[in-house]
Amino acid sequence: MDETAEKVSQSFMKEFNLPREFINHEAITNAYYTYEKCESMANMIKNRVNFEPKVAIVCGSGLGDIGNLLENAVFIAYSEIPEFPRTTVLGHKGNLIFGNLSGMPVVCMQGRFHPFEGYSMALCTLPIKIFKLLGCKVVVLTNAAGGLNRSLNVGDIMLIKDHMSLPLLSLKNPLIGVNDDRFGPRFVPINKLYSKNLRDLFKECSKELNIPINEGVYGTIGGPSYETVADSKFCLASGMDCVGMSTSHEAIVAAYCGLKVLACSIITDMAPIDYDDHDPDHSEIVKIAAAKAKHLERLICSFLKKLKDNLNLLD
Ligand SMILES: O=P(O)(O)O[C@@H]1C[C@H](O)[C@@H](CO)O1
Ligand code: HPA
Repeated sequence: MDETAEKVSQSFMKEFNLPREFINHEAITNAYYTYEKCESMANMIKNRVNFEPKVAIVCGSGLGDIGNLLENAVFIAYSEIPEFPRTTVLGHKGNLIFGNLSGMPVVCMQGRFHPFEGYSMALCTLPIKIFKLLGCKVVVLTNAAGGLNRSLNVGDIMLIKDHMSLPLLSLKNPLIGVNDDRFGPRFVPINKLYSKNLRDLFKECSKELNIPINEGVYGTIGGPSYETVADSKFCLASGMDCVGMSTSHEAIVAAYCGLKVLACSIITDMAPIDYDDHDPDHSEIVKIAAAKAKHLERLICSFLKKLKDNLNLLD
């Protein structure tokens, strides 16, 4: 168990006098990061930046340069925020960046947290709750993913219309635990998770900029190992178009908190469906994502500009 999770478990067990094995890891995290604690984290950030972001952008592996596009940027390192997790993965820097992008006030998460780093799903999604408390209305989630559907190619951008998360189907949901209605409701419908209005806006940007995009289903696996050939075949047959190790749980917590979600994958490699297929390699994945990020950046900038002119879509 990582150090943060250990601290969290101990405080929970002490308060409720329960043995560790009785408690779900998600429930422990949610009990520790109370609404009040999240509010005080958000207040600390507000005091530092004095800026109200409307959109939060989460940068996937190799996609952190999106954060460098912000005007009048103010950086806060994750290490400066008490009880905020730390990034441990190559291609994830560890800064919140506040500033304007295409005239829209945004906060950019330059580096995300993944369950395979040892963090609970609830801890991985803590930043989404903080974004809500900072005043955000929309989250834009980005990631690097392996293509399963052979009509996708390395370098393609895939707009996520739905997801399938293997960890979330088996009691690894970040919303497990005592619910605080101030964040959101106990039961959350997620059949319209990836906003159709926002996807339509993004598709308009794709047409106008002449940057082709695909639309499909993102699959989440736990990682950090990639897929076996049998895993890939199973995922493809189940309806996933690409596969990664993030995003789905962040989207669910965003919906729970009442935020609208837009999400995109960059296809950085093809997940192996044959024993002769190329091995996925994280440093190559980061390089390819960074090399292909320019198109995604242009699309996001154009999307934010349109969103600014269509604020009714946020209602
Ligand atoms: O943060 P994302 O989802 O972009 O990172 C992907 C998934 C794994 O963390 C890693 C695998 O190479 O990249
Ligand atoms: N599999 C899982 N996660 C990934 C991949 C992949 O092929 N590429 C980038 N993230």
